[in-house]
Amino acid sequence: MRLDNEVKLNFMKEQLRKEQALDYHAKGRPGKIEVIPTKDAKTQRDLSLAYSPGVAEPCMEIFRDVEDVYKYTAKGNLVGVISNGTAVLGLGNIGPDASKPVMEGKAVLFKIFSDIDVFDIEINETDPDKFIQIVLALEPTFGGINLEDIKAPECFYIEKQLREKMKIPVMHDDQHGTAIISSAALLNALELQGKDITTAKFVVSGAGAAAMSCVLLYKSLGATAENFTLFDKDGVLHSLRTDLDDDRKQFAVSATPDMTLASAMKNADVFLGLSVGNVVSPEMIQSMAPKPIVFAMANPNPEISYEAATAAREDVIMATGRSDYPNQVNNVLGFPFIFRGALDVRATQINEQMKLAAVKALADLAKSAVPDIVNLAYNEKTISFGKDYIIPKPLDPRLLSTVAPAVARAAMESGVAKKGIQDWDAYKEELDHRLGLDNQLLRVIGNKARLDPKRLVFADADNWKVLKAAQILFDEKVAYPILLGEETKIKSVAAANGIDLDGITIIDPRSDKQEAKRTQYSDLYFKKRQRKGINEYEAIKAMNDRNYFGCMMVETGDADAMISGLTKNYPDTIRPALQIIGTEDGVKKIAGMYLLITKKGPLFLADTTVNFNPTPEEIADITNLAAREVQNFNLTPRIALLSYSNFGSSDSPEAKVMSDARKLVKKRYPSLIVDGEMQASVALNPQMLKDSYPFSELVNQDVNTLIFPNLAAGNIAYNLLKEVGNADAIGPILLGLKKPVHVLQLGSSVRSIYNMALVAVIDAQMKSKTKNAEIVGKI
Ligand SMILES: NC(=O)C1=CN([C@@H]2O[C@H](COP(=O)(O)OP(=O)(O)OC[C@H]3O[C@@H](n4cnc5c(N)ncnc54)[C@H](OP(=O)(O)O)[C@@H]3O)[C@@H](O)[C@H]2O)C=CC1
Ligand SMILES: CC(=O)C(=O)O
Ligand SMILES: [Mg+2]
Repeated sequence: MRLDNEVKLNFMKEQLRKEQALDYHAKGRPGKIEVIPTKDAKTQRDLSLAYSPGVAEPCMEIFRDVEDVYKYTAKGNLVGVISNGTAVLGLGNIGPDASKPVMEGKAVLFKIFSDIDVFDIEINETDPDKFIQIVLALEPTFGGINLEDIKAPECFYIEKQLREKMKIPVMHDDQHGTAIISSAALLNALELQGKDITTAKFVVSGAGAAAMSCVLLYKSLGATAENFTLFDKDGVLHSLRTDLDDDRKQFAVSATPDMTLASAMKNADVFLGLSVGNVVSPEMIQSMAPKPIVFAMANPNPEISYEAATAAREDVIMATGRSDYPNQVNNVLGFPFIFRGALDVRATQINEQMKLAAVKALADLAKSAVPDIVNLAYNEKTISFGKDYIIPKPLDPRLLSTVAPAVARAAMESGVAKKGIQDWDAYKEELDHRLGLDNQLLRVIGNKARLDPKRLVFADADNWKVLKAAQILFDEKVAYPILLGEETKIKSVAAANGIDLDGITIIDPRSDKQEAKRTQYSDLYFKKRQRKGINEYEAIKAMNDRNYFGCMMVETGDADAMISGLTKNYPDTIRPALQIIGTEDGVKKIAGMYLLITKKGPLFLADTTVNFNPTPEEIADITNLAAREVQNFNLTPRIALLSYSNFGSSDSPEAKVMSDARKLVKKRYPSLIVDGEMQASVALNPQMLKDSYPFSELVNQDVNTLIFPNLAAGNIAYNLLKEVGNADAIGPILLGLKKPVHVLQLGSSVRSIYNMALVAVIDAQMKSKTKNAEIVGKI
């Protein structure tokens, strides 16, 4: 019976994940990518420049000198991700149409990790020569070609032909990307285990695209062909087999025809899996030499699971291709950065020197101190070089500014670069800039929350969007949601929307079960408000209201933060928070702030929510509250006090409020980077600020915090940015309350509820010292 339930539960979770993956791809504009113009194309004049007649000029320049195609078109930053769908991940030959989500996914990774644009090209052709002809004809379009998920042995021939015939870099990622990453991981693992690559004994499951490229690169790093034993579907590769090409033959010399994987594994130093899931047993791992290295890299299921391998041996260094275990050896660590370096020096190919430079850069990076942003992104306190960290993490922002320059330099030194880089520091800076902070910030917020999940009360829990957000928060282990409302109603809303609430606490404040709590809370509420117009009866009645009950939970420590407001108006939701929780010591008035994730990076806007016409003193308070919250996101606040004038250009009372506020802020909080009054365009246009107001302390600082002179301006600005600028908005984040209570906008989406919850958890982390263990115990 119990087993049945477990099976059912796992099945439901599986279904959920499947639905989520399908929803993710289908919602809004179907798929994952779109084309965005990089030039203004608004006026008639713009159009006649972008297209006819203006476009004829660059056409003729390129006709005269073909290299000018890099000057006048997107070619130099455009990679073709090309597949025929014959070996898609570990899914096999599912064809070009079904491979498109993977190729679009690769395009997304290129863009977010290295700012390279991609056209994904799925070709309905399995004949290698015809496939080659099609790709060759695409050369004018692309700056580079990333071949993907094409099956062996055709992939070897296809790549070789294309590399020889094309004058742009071509790389079959499943071969060389995998070889580069696993080589870096291997060198570090050998070092940690005290083994020598020249004498190490290797056993390899798989002799396809990825495996063959790996073993060839290991050989060029010093490994000996005789020390390898390889297996494919037909068993061990031995010298009597007649189906082997030259590359495979050189690794077949030492094996006998009857050798099994189990017998080969005895006393082996390294196991490399690039075949299929679950072909290795714990006994095989136990039979390996002391301090073995196991890279089980088949996707999505490795040759042996991380748990099974590490349970079999304590002295093993274990890696998989998956992101949910330590040591993810996956080609995502390579292709974005290798192509970035190759494109930036206009390399004509990706040669051995460039690959080896990437291996060295990756291996070295794993040994250098890990910045906090990486610890946060992976929900770890301190990541450092060792058996669980042999290779950098994909979200490490240093990958781009480390691997790409190494590859570019190797291209120049090996004579395949058509363009040089002279100023390497400037190049690294440009690379850092390409990354931007926007996506990273959301990842940081998510992972910071995950470090120490908090109990989060949702007051409007009979709403499907709230329930969906709660379920995701719980699944992703970023919060322990507590749902307030009538249990049967919440459960029926959940069931009607396919939401799994298993493990999530539901509390009905009006139920008999909560009578003792209601009494405790109403006594406390009465004590707090008896001289402020609340009688005992009203205090008892208030606890039937979910907002009052929820605030009391936070106030008494029964919860860490509350989120409310989806269906209520603003004052109704803020009132209980102010009456029960109150403001922080020294804070006279609360304020509201929005975080907008814009194309230029994150922007914090305050006050958007509470104070209609603040005085200079109040603006100074709002500035201080906003600055503290920005620091909570691990960012340095760089603050502009906004108005319609610049540094005294108007002496109107409104402008003066902001310049007076600046004087107060500088006096009270001298270390804050803040200036004003200034117009928004000056604050957000660094060149304009530098040219016209070189004295400002915001020159050469990327402004990330905007303080508004009044509520109307702040509220209108954030709504415009959200609606017209397509910025993701998180908020309003209430500033100045003693404990975290946040209020949702009417009609908030699941995504904005989720984001708001992350902010609430981070707020609670800062404001409470409660330990996780106590939290779980209390629920
Ligand atoms: N972590 C990473 O970064 C990467 C992981 N991979 C994963 O590696 C695997 C192989 O990919 P790829 O090389 O592109 O595919 P290929 O189709 O080119 O190669 C697969 C190889 O595995 C062999 N094989 C299949 N079943 C078995 C078995 N039961 N025992 C031993 N060998 C077997 C095949 O044998 P035969 O030659 O006889 O058909 C073939 O040699 C996939 O799971 C893929 O997801 C791939 C690239 C990168
Ligand atoms: C990671 C990858 O490219 C693959 O599994 O095919
Ligand atoms: Mg692949």
